[in-house]
Amino acid sequence: MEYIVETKKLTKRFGREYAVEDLHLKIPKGEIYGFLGPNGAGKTTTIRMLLGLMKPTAGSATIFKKDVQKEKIDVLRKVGSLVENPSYYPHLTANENLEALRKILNVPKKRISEVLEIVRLTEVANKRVKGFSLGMKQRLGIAASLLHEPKLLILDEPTNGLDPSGIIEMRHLIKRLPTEYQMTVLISSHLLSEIDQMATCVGIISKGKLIFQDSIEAMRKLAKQKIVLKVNNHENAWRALLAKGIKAENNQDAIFLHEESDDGVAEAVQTLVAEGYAVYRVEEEKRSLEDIFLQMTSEGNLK
Ligand SMILES: Nc1ncnc2c1ncn2[C@@H]1O[C@H](COP(=O)(O)OP(=O)(O)OP(=O)(O)O)[C@@H](O)[C@H]1O
Repeated sequence: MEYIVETKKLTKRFGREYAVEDLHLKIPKGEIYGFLGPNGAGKTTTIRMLLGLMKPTAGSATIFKKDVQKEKIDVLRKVGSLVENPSYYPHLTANENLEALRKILNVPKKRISEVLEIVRLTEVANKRVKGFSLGMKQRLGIAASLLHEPKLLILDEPTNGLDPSGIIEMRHLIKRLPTEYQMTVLISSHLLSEIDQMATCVGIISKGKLIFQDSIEAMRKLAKQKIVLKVNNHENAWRALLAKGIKAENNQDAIFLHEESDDGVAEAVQTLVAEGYAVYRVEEEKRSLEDIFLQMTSEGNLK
């Protein structure tokens, strides 16, 4: 697997407080990496270190196999970012704003129409930015960050403050970047639903520590169902199951089966009935992704 971004023990301390601690991020090529965590978890601090805007207290970050601290200019040449609300000349048009930047970056003129097309702002290219919605301004910010054809785009909470239609447009735009433009995207958010709809990989940060990092499918698998048995005398009933080699957990007022197949559940119920226990209920309990996220971020680990 080729990693576009890799950090090793990346740490940032403010005074005695660790904002980011021992972070090992791995962002594979061509993925949309959702960097998820509650407010104050350390997302912006991490992103600022990745962009060379802040020096780590310890550890290192490499992007395109280059150390961000040591080869900052080289690294940033291939990275686009939207970290704070982008700034514009409101009385100028989208085109004119991009033209001002294009001259600084020294990229060909035709790139302006290309980036406007990518973010779907071609039709309003000659309108003044002061009349734009927040969503349009954000997309113009992305257009500006794409001018120099970066292969990695880093977005810090790009949907903050957008209305639902702005969020949907942003999501469509981001999802197209890897497939149509061979880019890798890092996007931070405190909203699980947003990451769930957009990302292909997830890193969850809580209190400065990375507590989960895997594919979105792996995260969804955690939300798998559980079979709950309600029986009389459940302590003894649980022991009866264990004695027959059926794996189960004894909870406060129920038994949780580890086996979820139809045959496995039938075997457990048959065993209990044969041993004289009354089976009151057999239920399926599904933990939502939201439950899992809350549990992970409140306890700092995964149960
Ligand atoms: N310049 C700074 N000086 C002191 N403490 C800071 C500084 N920047 C960030 N922090 C602290 O570091 C922690 C992580 O902040 P950070 O902004 O990285 O979190 P975040 O996950 O991006 O949150 P948010 O979604 O609210 O932006 C917070 O406790 C914050 O108060």
